[in-house]
Order: sequence, then structure tokens, then C-alpha cells
Amino acid sequence: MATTGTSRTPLTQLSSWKALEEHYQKIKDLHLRDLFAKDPKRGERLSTEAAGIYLDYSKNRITSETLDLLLKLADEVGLRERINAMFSGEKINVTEQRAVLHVALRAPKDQVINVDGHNVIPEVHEVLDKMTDFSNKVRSGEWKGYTGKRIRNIVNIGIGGSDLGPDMAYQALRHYSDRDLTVRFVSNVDGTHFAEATRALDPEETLFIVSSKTFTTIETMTNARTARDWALRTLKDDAAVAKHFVAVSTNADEVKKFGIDTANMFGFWDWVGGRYSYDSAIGLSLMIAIGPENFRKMLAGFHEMDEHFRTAPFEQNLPALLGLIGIWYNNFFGAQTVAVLPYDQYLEKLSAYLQQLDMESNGKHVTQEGQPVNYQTGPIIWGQPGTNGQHAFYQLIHQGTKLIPCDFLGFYQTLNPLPPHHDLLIANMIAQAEALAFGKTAEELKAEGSPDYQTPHRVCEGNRPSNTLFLERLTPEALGKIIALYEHKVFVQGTVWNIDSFDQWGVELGKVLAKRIIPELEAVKEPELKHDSSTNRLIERYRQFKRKA
Ligand SMILES: O=P(O)(O)OC[C@H]1O[C@H](O)[C@H](O)[C@@H](O)[C@@H]1O
Repeated sequence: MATTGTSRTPLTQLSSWKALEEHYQKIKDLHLRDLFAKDPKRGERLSTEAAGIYLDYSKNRITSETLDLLLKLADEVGLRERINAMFSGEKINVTEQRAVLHVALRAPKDQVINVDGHNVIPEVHEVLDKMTDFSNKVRSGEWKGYTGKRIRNIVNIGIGGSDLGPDMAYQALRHYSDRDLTVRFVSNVDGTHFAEATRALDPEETLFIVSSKTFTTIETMTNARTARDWALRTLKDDAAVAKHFVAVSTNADEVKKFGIDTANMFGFWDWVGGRYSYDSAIGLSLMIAIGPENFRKMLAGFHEMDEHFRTAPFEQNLPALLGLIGIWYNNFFGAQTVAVLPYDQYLEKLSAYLQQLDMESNGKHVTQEGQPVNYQTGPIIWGQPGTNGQHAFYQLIHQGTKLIPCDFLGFYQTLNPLPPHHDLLIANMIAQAEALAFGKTAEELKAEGSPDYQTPHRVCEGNRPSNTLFLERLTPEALGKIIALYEHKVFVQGTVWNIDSFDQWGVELGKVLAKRIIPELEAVKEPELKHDSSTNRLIERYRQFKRKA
């Protein structure tokens, strides 16, 4: 059985894997129509509910045997041991020798989680209390700008994990936010992002939250410097920085160097990965927007899902089921992508968030031990809120040649009751899953008396798999549960693939090369270019035309 850091039997040599390969050959052509026809209770049988999330996974191309084999695979790869290793603070991020403890960020005060023999929970709660105190001061107007004006605008400056989480969650929980506050997010190094986000804002009423785990990320530091110049152009005194800039980081030295007082710094720890960090101090902008109480409710939702993941048997374990079924499509059916389709406008940024969570975690080419993998790893994640996607790309999911497993996500109750909108929205979500699974055959069209049966273009084959997730309403708790569900799903898949889901070395090379190219673009004198002929030419063209602007 696999444990942390020890080498494991190669995935494709595991008996459950080999059995899944054989099983795939047997059932790959089975149609969901037949599976449902043979088992009238399939919809009930293959659904489960936990932590307030109802998961219907019956519209997947699986049989009871598929599930049994996937559950055996989970055992054979040591999923249980690996979960325990994560929750107990073992250094499962092997390439960086770090613990992976985003679960500690939402653990209750009395829990004990040790890293290197030191209980981290009291520090987590100290930071939460400091964030709470600061958020209350900003929300009540007690925290004033340098000229005594109330803070009305919050601008979070960060990128990747220091942006996508708070931005997505702020959009998701807007209903709960203080509508008198303007909250914006600046991430791109493209100056347009900063210019547009600060347009018409009064610097005297604006608080910048510079969020960066490392405090060295070039995009964030460039935006932060621009923000400081922008603020000081009006405020005209360096001392104003203390009232208009706070930092969220693990790197106190760099925060000081930037000129932010560490009294105005909110810390976190190296055992929180960027893409797993929005429930740490990285969520400060969100906490100010929705209030500490709602933020803590969201943490409680995360924790409830954590406990479910840690304790529930895998056959009823939502992250385990989603993860294992995903493996089935990714590795046996050869599906390249997964569409996540939330039927809620507030979740418009969910897929962008999940792209980083999943693709930065599981886009890996070697095992934990550094051996090249001989199987597919992380899928491409994409999606848009329904119903918009239906009028754009669903055509390809229904009739294209690619297999695209979908996750539909919806709520029984809307936060904006405007009948008949919500019934229409949810009818569409349910209908899409039905249409994808069952399609419409020529025979059915003929039996219905439709002349369309003679037109193959009109036929929908069906057999397109999906999961449907239903929750009561989009509350802070519900969001926490959804995000924790996907975090743990990614973990399950990373465990099966035996990869390090917590590093991201692949993003480094581009950063290094950009650093080399920046002075070549800026140089007054023609630089001597030593790249390949394509890269050289692009740099030359840019230099040539930039001068004309
Ligand atoms: O929070 P920061 O240190 O500024 O990092 C921001 C982001 O940039 C990096 O390049 C990583 O790929 C991300 O995982 C990270 O979230």
C-alpha cells in the first residue's frame, strides 16, 4: 500500500487498473439509454447526499462493476492513507518538502494539527481574529483614510491564487456583500486592468490590499507600485501608505521593503498553496465585502466538506466519487476535458477559479518519484454559467465528436426570486443532462411522427455523461462546500496519478524568460538578441512599432 514519499507500484501495473482496462473494453459501447432501461431505479441508486449536496451520478457510463473497480483502485493507491497524511500535516508536497494544510484554515479552534511538532491552529485563529477586527473597522468606518474620509473602495491586487479565489467568491457571494462598498480586483500586468479598475475612484476613499504569498510576483508588485504612485499623486505624503495599503503575504521582509508596515500585514504559511489559499488571509477583501460572520460561515461549509471527505466511506464520499468517475473518462475513455456548468449567474467566475485549482495542481508529467507518467494526468477544465453556454458551445457537447463529461450545478432556491426565471433556469439544467444522456434517435423521431428522422443532422446520439449537483441555495456555507468538494476531487485524482498536486514548476520557465526579454524590449540601444529566429523577430518587431506609437 502506498504511503507518502515512498515509491509505489506503477499505476498501470495495479491489478485494479488492469481490471479497469479489461472492463472498459466490455462496457465502452453500452448506452445510457440501455443502462436506465434495464434498471428503473438507477437514478435513485446512483445518487447520494452529503453535507447538503445532492449528487446524481447515474448519467455516467458506469455499471456497478465499474464502481467496484474504481473503489478498489482507490484502495490500491492508498487514498485513505494519503488523506490521513494530508490532514495530519505530513509533508506530502514532496518537491517543496511542505505540508499541505488548507484544511487547517477552516478547522475549529480546538482542533490540533501539527507541522514539525507545532500546532498551527492557534495561529490560524489569531490571523482570522486580526482579519475580523480589521474588516469590522473598515466596514464601520472606524478605519479612515489619511485625510479622514471613510473607505468606500477596496482594490485587491494579486494574481493567480491571490486573485482568482477572492474574486470568484466575491462574485459568488455578492448577495451578502455591503453594497455601499466598491470591491475591485486587479491582476493582469496589463496597465489597462489597473487603469479601468481605479477609474473614477477617489484615492482618499480607496484601500489597496496587496495580496501575494511570495510578495515577489512581478505582476502584483508592478501593480502595487503603480497603485502607490496613483494614491500618492493625490495624498502627497508617504505616511498615507499606512492608511491606504495593507498586505497579505507569507513574506514579511518583502512587505517591509515595499513600505507597508508589518502591523498592517496579514500572514499565512508555506503550507497553504496559492490556489488553496482564498480561505486564508488572501480572502481579506472578501471578508471586508461580506462581513466576518459570513466569511466564518463559509469556512464552516469548507470544514463540513473536509470532515465528510476525511471520514465517509468512498462509495458515499462525494469528492472520491467525482474524482474516480473523472479518472474513468480521463484515462479509459480518453476524454481530454471536463465542463463545469453552474446554473447560477453568481458563479460566473467558478470555471476560471477551477482552472487554476485543477490544471495547476494536476497538469504534471512525472510521478512523485520523478518518473515520466505513461498515462494521462489532469484534464482541461472549462465552462460557463448556464443557460448562456447552451446558446454557444453546447452544440459540440451534444453532437460533436469529442466526449466531454459535464458537471451541472444548481440550487433549488434562488437568491433573486423573479418568477418564472428560476424554474426556467433549472428546467434547462435538468433538460440538458437528460438530452446529453438520452439524445433522440431516428427511430424515436419516426415513432413520434416527425419527418426529422430522415435528416441525420437532427439526430442526437446521446450517451454523453454528466453529474448533477444540487444544493439548497447559494449561501456562504454552500460555496465553502462546493470549493472544498472540488479541492478534494483534485486531491483524489492526483493521488491516483501519483503526482505532486501541490507544486507548479511548469510556470517558472516562462517567468525566467520574460525577465530576460523585459530589458531587451526596454533597451534604448539595439540589444544583441540571442533567441531563436522567431523570438528574435517578435522582439525586433515590437521594438520597431512601439517607437512609432
Ligand atoms: O501569491 P503569489 O506569490 O503572488 O503568487 C501568485 C501565483 O503565481 C504563481 O506563478 C503560481 O503559478 C500561482 O500558483 C500563484 O498563485
